[in-house]
Amino acid sequence: MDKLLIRGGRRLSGEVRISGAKNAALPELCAALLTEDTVELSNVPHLQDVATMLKLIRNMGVAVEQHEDGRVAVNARALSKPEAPYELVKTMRASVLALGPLLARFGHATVSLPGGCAIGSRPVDQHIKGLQAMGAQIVVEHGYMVARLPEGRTRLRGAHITTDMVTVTGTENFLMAAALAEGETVLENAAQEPEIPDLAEMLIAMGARIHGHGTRRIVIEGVERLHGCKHAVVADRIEAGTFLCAVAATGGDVLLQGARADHLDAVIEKLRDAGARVQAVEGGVRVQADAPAYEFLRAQNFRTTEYPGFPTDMQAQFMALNCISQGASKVTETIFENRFMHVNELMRLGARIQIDGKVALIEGAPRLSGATVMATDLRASASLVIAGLVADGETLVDRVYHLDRGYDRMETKLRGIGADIERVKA
Ligand SMILES: CC(=O)N[C@H]1[C@@H](OP(=O)(O)OP(=O)(O)OC[C@H]2O[C@@H](n3ccc(=O)[nH]c3=O)[C@H](O)[C@@H]2O)O[C@H](CO)[C@@H](O)[C@@H]1O
Ligand SMILES: C=C(OP(=O)(O)O)C(=O)O
Repeated sequence: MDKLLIRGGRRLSGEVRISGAKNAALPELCAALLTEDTVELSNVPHLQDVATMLKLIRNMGVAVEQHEDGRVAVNARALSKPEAPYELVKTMRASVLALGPLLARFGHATVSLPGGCAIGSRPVDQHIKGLQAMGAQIVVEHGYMVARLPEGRTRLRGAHITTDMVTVTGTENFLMAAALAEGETVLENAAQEPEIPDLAEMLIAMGARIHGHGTRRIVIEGVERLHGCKHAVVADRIEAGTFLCAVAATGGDVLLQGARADHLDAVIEKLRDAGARVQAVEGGVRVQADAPAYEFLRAQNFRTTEYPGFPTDMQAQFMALNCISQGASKVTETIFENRFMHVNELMRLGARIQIDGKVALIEGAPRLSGATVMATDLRASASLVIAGLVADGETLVDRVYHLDRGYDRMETKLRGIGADIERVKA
């Protein structure tokens, strides 16, 4: 199992290119299943979840060509097995995104319930309810969602779907299913995360009729057939936010090429309130911090909520920053019930944190000291890397396969801006 060895205390400076978003690339690879034509995505990040998704769709009989420069061509004409087996999906929540497109195009699909995850129970009841409202018959048996259309029907039908909570992949599944359904679908309480309009734009380029994406109410007029398209995956706002926190933590001056400041308003506002300088500039976002966080940043209270609120996927990284900023802070996690797994590990580095239910109370420490720590999930890993970059001495982050699920060559990018970090092969 690979580990990351970090020697803390280096200032970060220079330029780093932000990759395409994991959480856009994954649904967009599934959207390519909706047509027999070739779909060409560009700016697809190199990361484990993308590799898993490509393996999954190849296993269905889909032709995939992946290029080193981030282009991926997908042709699902010969898709013969509309199935997502447990062995291939157990590490990846996004596998549930295969359900909507497969059902819409083939009228049946068998998709494993996604594997267990450290951040919460993550049920898929809303996905099932929404697709049932569109006419699908779905049973859950032996760990699989087995979905089919009733005898005599060849297409899903449009429906009015109001989810009990805002769900990102739920909204994406409904968008894709509704694109090929008969009649109009209205999604109320839809997610507004930037990955949703990015997927909708791709579907529109494939011939879908969609309005209101990026708002809480999306209307989709189903069409009989979708065609191929070319689409560039939107920049990863969470990768960008992670680098912003890393630079604010160590001090430095870094240009994040390709990053979208307009997708990071809530995070940038907190960083500015803390005392870092963050500006949207031509071609990206620039972050400047004159000294390491413990010398001048003020810790910030925040509460995770749906977009455009503070993203849960940035909670762990910003908490790491709070741990070495001045003063006390309160972090409230409202999206996932078990997303504080990084706390114990941050404490091994000297962070002072108390958990009370959904709330973490943090007392800023003037120094962290390097230690061996264990990554427990994707963003927890990133928070440990940020802490390691400022800690005294050596930090060894174990189980970095969690990090590799969702970050594109993170240690190479960090080394490029001056961090002392290397991958240690076990
Ligand atoms: C691949 C992907 O895009 N992953 C993102 C997506 O996950 P994902 O789409 O899985 O997260 P959701 O937005 O669906 O989850 C929001 C909340 O709703 C609950 N829920 C969701 C669906 C459902 O059927 N029933 C139910 O109870 C979840 O347990 C959670 O408490 O959005 C999350 C919230 O921004 C991010 O942390 C993930 O990075
Ligand atoms: C929780 C995350 O991803 P996933 O939904 O793929 O587990 C994440 O990206 O932080």
